[in-house]
Amino acid sequence: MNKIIVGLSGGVDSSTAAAILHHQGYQVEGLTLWLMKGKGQCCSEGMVDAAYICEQLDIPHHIVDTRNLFQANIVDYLVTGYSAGITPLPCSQCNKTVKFGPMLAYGREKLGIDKIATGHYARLDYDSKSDRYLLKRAIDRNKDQSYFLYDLTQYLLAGSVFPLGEMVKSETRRIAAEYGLKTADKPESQDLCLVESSGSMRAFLDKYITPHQGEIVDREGRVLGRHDGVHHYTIGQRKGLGVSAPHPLYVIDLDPAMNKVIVGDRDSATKMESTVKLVNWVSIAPPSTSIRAEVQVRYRSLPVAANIIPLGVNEEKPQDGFRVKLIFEEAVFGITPGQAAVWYEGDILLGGGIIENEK
Ligand SMILES: Nc1ncnc2c1ncn2[C@@H]1O[C@H](COP(=O)(O)OP(=O)(O)OP(=O)(O)O)[C@@H](O)[C@H]1O
Repeated sequence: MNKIIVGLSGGVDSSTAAAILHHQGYQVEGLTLWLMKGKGQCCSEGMVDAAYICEQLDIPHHIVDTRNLFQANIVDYLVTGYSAGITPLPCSQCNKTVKFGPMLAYGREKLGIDKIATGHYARLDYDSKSDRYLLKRAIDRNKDQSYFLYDLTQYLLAGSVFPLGEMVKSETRRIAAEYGLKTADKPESQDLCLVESSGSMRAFLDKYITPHQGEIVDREGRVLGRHDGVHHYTIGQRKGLGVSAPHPLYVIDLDPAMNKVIVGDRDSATKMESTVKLVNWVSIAPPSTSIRAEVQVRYRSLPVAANIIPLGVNEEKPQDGFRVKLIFEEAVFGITPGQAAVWYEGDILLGGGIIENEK
């Protein structure tokens, strides 16, 4: 019988993924990563619900303590990034280095199982011509999580299954209720598990970074107000600036060295170009000439057509990996260093990387 591990967070999606595979005849084993202390789904609360689901399905449950790995790869990564005035994206980093990589390794080495399933909303195909796994958007565009999976390697995709990719969320809940799963009515988790654990991103960051008050200035250096710590702000932010002006003001730059938040009008928070580092080519091999695709610069932003010019690896800065230049066909608002730019052709995710800080 086919054996498979399901990554169980204690939420409705992964519970339903496990139940579907179990009822399809797979020999399912649940695996929960203990990610951090505190309140929320990555913490002990999630483990208890995950254990309950394994009891309901009568399947084994493994819990792996990955708190140190999560601290090093996610918490420290966030704190270093925010301290440097960028807005890192933790979820794609977490998927690659904390979840898929270690779960697959645990399955292969400890359990002799070489497939993992998760409750992510995304689809996967294998293209025999190119011998590549193609990552695709989920059918449910509102739940699509392919953006957060752009950094998975072909090796990791080869070992992954996404049973919910063809379903809309209401179907997931219906199936969960049909199977009588305890998590069927569990509320949606927040986009960021860290936020859930501390109450807010601000509260989470303040545990690690001492807030220093400073000036909010315009591009000409005129002082318009005061901020309560550069790490509380992100590029494109409008709300919470506490500055009154005749027209709306947005954060257009962060200068942690000078302890300044720089603001401007909406136009000055838009760009026609950007560079991206640490690119992972997913569904296609790295191109040698430019390609045209639809680029998303944030999880919820609308895709914008762009030319993607491969820059390759700079031998003087190999740590930046493969780089590309994006030339957008229209001005894009709120391009934020540290977030991912992910490009698609139709539903197919071609590749993605981290938006550079071009200062
Ligand atoms: N702590 C964990 N241990 C194992 N797998 C996890 C863990 N957290 C998340 N996952 C897996 O990653 C998937 C996506 O996680 P995400 O945090 O985005 O939750 P979600 O979309 O709200 O799903 P769920 O309803 O299952 O919590 C989950 O469905 C699950 O399969």
